[in-house]
Amino acid sequence: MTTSKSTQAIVPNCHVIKIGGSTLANLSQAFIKSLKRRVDAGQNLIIVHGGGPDINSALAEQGIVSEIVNGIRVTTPEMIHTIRNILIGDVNARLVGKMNASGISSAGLSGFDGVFASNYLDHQTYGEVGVVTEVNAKKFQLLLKAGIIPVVACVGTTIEGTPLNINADTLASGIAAGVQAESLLLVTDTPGIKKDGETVRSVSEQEIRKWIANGIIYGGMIPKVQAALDCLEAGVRAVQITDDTLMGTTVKAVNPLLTRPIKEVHTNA
Ligand SMILES: Nc1ncnc2c1ncn2[C@@H]1O[C@H](COP(=O)(O)OP(=O)(O)O)[C@@H](O)[C@H]1O
Ligand SMILES: CC(=O)N[C@@H](CCC(=O)OP(=O)(O)O)C(=O)O
Repeated sequence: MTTSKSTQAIVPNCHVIKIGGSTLANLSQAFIKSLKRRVDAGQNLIIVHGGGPDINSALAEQGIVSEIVNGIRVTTPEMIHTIRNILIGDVNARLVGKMNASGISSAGLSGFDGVFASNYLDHQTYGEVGVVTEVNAKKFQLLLKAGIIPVVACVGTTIEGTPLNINADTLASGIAAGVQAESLLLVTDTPGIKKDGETVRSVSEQEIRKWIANGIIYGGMIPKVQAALDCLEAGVRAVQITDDTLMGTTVKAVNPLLTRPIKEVHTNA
């Protein structure tokens, strides 16, 4: 469950787009252009990014082996500073640079900039891993009103200033819930959830639970589907899991006549 709450009013016409580390290195110009078109059309975009492959390389260079449990990296104190530096100093800087160079006025942020608050997810199981506890929707809104697209690295901080590694899907979901975004788009290296080699168009919560249990959904897809379900539960109306070639095909996952969302996650097929 997303435990985040918003301190301020919702951000209107807001769409949260999470770009996975799997996709960042080869992000197409067409995808960046599609972001620009959305901004030019008046959408308030909030970009959240991961960086799993960059973290893997940096840790490997130091001879550190990390364990992934349910798609979440168990993070030890010896890893956390490298992870923070890679995500904020390297991955975030590269993405923000690319966006600004493409005419999208953007600024890099993380939990250290006060756009969200976080705390330990489960210290005993995952170590220095965080979860969003509060979203500063007002701050996001101020940036967006000034024409600045927030690009958020998945690094949080405790109230004491200790850095926390947050799974980027989990962070995107927490932010989308906190600003009451109209949609959450999880961009990854697969066109959607696959079953028996085929990309499925939509899945229900029941199917997700079953497919996790029987191994059809595994690894990095687990935090994605959990993020999607949390978002729908929190009132975000459309969630899509897609690759970077299929922008603009988000399917609404809620019947607007209903007050409660239909728990259905749409993927591209
Ligand atoms: N049922 C599934 N359908 C598609 N991909 C899946 C599925 N189950 C697990 N995966 C894995 O999830 C990966 C995407 O997650 P991840 O590597 O963490 O991407 P990202 O860096 O974009 O967050 C896919 O490349 C695939 O290996
Ligand atoms: C706690 C946790 O799992 N953190 C992730 C943060 C990066 C991430 O989520 O990157 P992707 O979007 O590429 O998966 C990690 O350490 O890999």
